[in-house]
Amino acid sequence: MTYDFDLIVIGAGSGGVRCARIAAGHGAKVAIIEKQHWGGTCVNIGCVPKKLMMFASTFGDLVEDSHGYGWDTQKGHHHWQQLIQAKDKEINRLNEIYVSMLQKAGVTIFRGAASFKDAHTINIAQSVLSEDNAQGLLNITAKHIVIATGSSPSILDVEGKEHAITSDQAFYLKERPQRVSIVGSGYIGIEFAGIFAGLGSQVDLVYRQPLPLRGFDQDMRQALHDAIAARSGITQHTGRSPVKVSKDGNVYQLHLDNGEVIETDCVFFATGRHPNIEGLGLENAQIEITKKKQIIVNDDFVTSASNVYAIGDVIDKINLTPVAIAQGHALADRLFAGKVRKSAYDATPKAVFFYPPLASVGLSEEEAEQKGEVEIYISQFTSMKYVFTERKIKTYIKMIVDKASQNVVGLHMLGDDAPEIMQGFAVAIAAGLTKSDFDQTIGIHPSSAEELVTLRQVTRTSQKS
Ligand SMILES: Cc1cc2nc3c(=O)[nH]c(=O)nc-3n(C[C@H](O)[C@H](O)[C@H](O)COP(=O)(O)OP(=O)(O)OC[C@H]3O[C@@H](n4cnc5c(N)ncnc54)[C@H](O)[C@@H]3O)c2cc1C
Ligand SMILES: NC(=O)c1ccc[n+]([C@@H]2O[C@H](COP(=O)([O-])OP(=O)(O)OC[C@H]3O[C@@H](n4cnc5c(N)ncnc54)[C@H](O)[C@@H]3O)[C@@H](O)[C@H]2O)c1
Repeated sequence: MTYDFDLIVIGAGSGGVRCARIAAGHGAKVAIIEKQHWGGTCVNIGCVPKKLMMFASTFGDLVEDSHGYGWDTQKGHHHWQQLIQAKDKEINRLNEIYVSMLQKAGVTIFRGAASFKDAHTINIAQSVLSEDNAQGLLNITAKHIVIATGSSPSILDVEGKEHAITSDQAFYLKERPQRVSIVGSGYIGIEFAGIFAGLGSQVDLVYRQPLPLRGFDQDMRQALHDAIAARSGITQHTGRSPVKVSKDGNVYQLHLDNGEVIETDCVFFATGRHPNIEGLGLENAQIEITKKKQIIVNDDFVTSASNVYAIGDVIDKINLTPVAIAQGHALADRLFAGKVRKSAYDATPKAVFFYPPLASVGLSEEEAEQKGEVEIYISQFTSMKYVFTERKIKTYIKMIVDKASQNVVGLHMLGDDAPEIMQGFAVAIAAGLTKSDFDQTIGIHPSSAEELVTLRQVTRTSQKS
């Protein structure tokens, strides 16, 4: 059987682009199909614009911090439209880079929505074919097909839900709302609460749990809760869920399950995401999904159809860009170079870009104590930068050590530069280093990070009884 391509990749996001480029580099004939943005969620409506907006949100407080150091700077007014225009320009630049990167790698690109006709045939709906592909094909075939279609925001099914926005729209608001009610305290809820508050909005953060960031280490959740409480402009409504959204002119009301009504200029649902499988025609290729609509794959990302693979958010395992990239790379290496590329998924570092940011690698105390007795080291301090400033940002560091082996199994930090610091320490966790390896490491002084190699006193030991 001959096919048009060796590999078709559906979705030009983090995972799909890496898979296509690496496969083409190994000599495969590759096509990629994208229906919306080149670069996918991360580049267009995710990590990149979010981080740019997060940077924007920090300057006002830094201006005030500078007073303690002798500057007579004024905070002034933030121009939202200027920020959004600058952000859009950068995203457009990145979009073009993605297209040219794919073309330079020899990948054939198609614009349109892809769906399965059968396990080897993809239909491209309303495709606007690129210059390097003028044949006008609507059906293309391949030996191997990768689904890398990502995920979309989930909207709570409450009355008036049509009045709410999600992160997809938050990046394109014409004006910054003076008051924003954010529902959900996962990554997106926390990050956007920080962004809007930093730019001057009053934020109501509504979440079901007593503490934010479900799934993270309990002490770190408490530390983050306290950091949010200490940050001006954010009111936390814990243990609450919305039951209704209503609108009166330009003003919205968010109705909570305790009868409280929050009046606001914008209701923002940050309540999780779901895999993009709608319209893919998975049934035409006998591709199985779970009840939560995650595509089922084995450890090699093979679906229930043996020539079809799925990577990234659509399999809903660890929904982060570097993970999707690692999966795409490993798959391309395996299929077209016969190579095994390993990744330490258990030691995937995670960061939540609040101010101060939180970053973690390895196990939480609650996960680690299920496996055996653990020694916990905790250090809390106000870093030197805030000696002369009015706001006193606390740093919270936590190390979890398996008592028997002395392996450092979890490392967590809330504080300035935590993501940058934790990226380096992730190597140590992935390598399975012990507490004494950390102790032998010389610190950088003066820094907050040196604290991670100078933790001496066990704060407590713990084990699941
Ligand atoms: C607001 C926000 C902030 C984030 N911040 C971070 C962060 O700081 N760090 C981090 O690591 N991760 C972050 N993430 C998560 C990260 O963006 C995702 O994990 C990552 O983009 C997943 O990559 P992917 O390749 O699986 O899918 P995506 O990047 O979503 O790409 C999928 C692509 O497939 C296309 N597609 C879908 N269906 C079809 C079809 N039928 N035909 C053709 N094309 C199709 C889509 O248009 C999309 O371009 C963030 C996400 C959001 C929403
Ligand atoms: N910095 C980063 O790496 C980063 C940033 C943003 C997003 N992401 C990725 O994108 C994913 C999606 O982010 P997210 O913040 O939307 O999801 P999330 O899963 O992190 O958080 C969802 C929030 O919505 C709440 N929620 C869910 N259902 C609800 C309901 N019925 N009623 C009330 N509350 C409800 C949850 O309790 C939680 O607080 C993340 O899990 C992460 O993988 C990563």
